Amino acid sequence: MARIGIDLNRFILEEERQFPQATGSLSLALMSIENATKIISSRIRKAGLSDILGKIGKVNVQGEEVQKLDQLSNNWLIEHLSDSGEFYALASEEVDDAIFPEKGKNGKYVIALDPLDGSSNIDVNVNVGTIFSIYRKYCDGVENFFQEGYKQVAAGYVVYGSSTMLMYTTKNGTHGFTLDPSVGSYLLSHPYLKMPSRGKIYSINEGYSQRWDEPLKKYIDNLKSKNYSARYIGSMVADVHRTLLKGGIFAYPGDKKNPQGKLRLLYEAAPMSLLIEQAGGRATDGVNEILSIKATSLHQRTPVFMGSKEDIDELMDYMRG
Ligand SMILES: O=P(O)(O)OC[C@H]1O[C@](O)(COP(=O)(O)O)[C@@H](O)[C@@H]1O
Ligand SMILES: [Mg+2]
Ligand SMILES: [Mg+2]
Repeated sequence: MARIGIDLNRFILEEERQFPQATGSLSLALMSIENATKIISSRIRKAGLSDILGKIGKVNVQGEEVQKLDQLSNNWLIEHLSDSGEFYALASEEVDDAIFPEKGKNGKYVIALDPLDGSSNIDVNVNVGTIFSIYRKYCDGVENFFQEGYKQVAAGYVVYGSSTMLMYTTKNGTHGFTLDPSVGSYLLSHPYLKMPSRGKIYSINEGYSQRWDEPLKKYIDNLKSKNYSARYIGSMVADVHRTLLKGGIFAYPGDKKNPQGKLRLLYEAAPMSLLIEQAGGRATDGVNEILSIKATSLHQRTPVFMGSKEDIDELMDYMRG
């Protein structure tokens, strides 16, 4: 077991030594992500003092108003990842099409990004995050992004909260690192995270409950009858982070108005599902395991139910009717 407090880069290098076939020199790729997220973290912590809150007056490919920090985070990540030379292609929530960096021609990986997750919470100082998903390049063009989620070589997120934490997996467990601003490094704080097999918290936006399908309504009522607590932050990264650590279920379902829900498969559902499964949990779209789904477009959405295995198993019993 790696020593608590070990630096993220040391951890990745030791992991590559132990599982060379699994990672294959991901270290440089991850360092570029790490550096970009340190910039985002430092800017977010004093956002109220600089002119980076609010909207830029543009609507992105999702049809959502873009916040200044969405755009800035996107720019910092694209700049660092393109410059690393490790990525043949990048996909971002904030960019319509894939990006093929000049320096990435020999890159071994492609990466899908949610540069800033939880945009509605930026201006009110509530936790937001960055999510990333990495696949090995196997062909030319955008097709590299259309692989099943279980083929990810690495996935992770950074949650900018009371502390800045980076959660990460290369399918050798889910590990948590806490940024120590005094040394400017992410240090191992949660090695080999294992979720409780069942929780006592459910996390879903009940404001849309009138639009839910009947089985879901019955399932949530069942949780209430068992005195589960309701917790909904409205940033997927923060809600999933709490679910990883405390167990229970996070859900963003499809409904009568939006059958595919709101969250995107490539850079939200798939990376989070890998982290959850590597911590012993389960992730489904209500019918199939999320990691078995093969994307066909960069920004496609999917219903999301993820969390403790026994909670999701019980949900699936309700969904099957
Ligand atoms: O406000 P709603 O409809 O509950 O949606 C909240 C969800 O929307 C999101 O903010 C969408 O992500 P972005 O902020 O990256 O667009 C998720 O983080 C969150 O889980
Ligand atoms: Mg998001
Ligand atoms: Mg986002």
